[in-house]
Amino acid sequence: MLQAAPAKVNLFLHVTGRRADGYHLLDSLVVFLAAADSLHWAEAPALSLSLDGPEGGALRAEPDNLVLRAARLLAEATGVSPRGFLRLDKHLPVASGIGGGSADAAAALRLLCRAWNVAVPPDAMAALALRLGADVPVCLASRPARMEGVGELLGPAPALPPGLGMVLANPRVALATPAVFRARAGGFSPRAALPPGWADAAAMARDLSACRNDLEAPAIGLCPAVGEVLAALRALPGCLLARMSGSGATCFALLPDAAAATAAATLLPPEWWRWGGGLYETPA
Ligand SMILES: C[C@](O)(CO)[C@H](O)COP(=O)(O)OP(=O)(O)OC[C@H]1O[C@@H](n2ccc(N)nc2=O)[C@H](O)[C@@H]1O
Ligand SMILES: Nc1ncnc2c1ncn2[C@@H]1O[C@H](COP(=O)(O)OP(=O)(O)OP(=O)(O)O)[C@@H](O)[C@H]1O
Repeated sequence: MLQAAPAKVNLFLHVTGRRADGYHLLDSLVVFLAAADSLHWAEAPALSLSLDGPEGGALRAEPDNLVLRAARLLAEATGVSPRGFLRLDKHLPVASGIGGGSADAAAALRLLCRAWNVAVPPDAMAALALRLGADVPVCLASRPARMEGVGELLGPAPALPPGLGMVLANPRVALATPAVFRARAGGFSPRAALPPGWADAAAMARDLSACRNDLEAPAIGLCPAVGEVLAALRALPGCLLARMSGSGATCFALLPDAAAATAAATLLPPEWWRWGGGLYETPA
């Protein structure tokens, strides 16, 4: 059994406030890309996880993996004993602002519901997801969404133009999300005004340029290479908009089509993690 765990990109990220517990209130437009980890499950009496893929090495030293935390939480919530051999094929860089860990945790929840033949009502599932991380609820459906609250309030995204292309680039510096939020200075941004949809990528880029990622400046302060990545993305042929995703350090460029994005990614420095393609096609 297999479940894809697609990367998320925050097309903009406004920090609109702060809760009493220190978590920040956000307004963000989130999309998912064909760039993905994949999680595999096979029958086995005990629960285990093996790590594979080009980015798996970074996680081997970690005492706990979000996939196993998700499995234990689901087992506890449904009263089953956790079982199965899980293999995580890791392609997304760790701690990079494209929610790889969150996508893996969401994929584990979905895959194990099938594998263990358990059903969790959507509201309870969303609450389980939020316990694993603020980005996990939006990753459960892996479809474009307007994300608010600390990440738990999900609404429809404006209708997106077909065939969008996206280039991702990461300078191979891990950025810890709490450190980036802590480094943020200044006040809060308003909720963005968005239209019901965009007819083409240029109109979408024009409206998105009026928004921002409020974590971009603090991330550049902690990791100046983010500034270099943004400059390189802006110089790509066909780039309509370049911005950092999440808490960084991965940045994206929006292009009118996926083929142009795939070609443009090859122009970036080979020592960076880079990817070009289209949006994730959510299965019906
Ligand atoms: C920045 C984003 O990537 C935007 O999509 C997410 O909000 C981060 O989501 P995540 O990585 O799943 O975050 P979590 O693992 O829940 O939180 C990590 C840390 O980030 C900070 N955090 C996270 C989410 C949020 N709305 N406010 C915060 O202040 C908190 O310090 C928290 O301890
Ligand atoms: N399967 C996993 N994949 C990635 N990170 C994991 C995983 N399991 C545990 N982690 C831990 O979670 C941390 C955050 O990982 P993740 O890749 O989701 O960060 P991120 O890309 O900054 O996410 P976000 O955009 O949601 O802030 C990592 O630093 C790592 O310590």
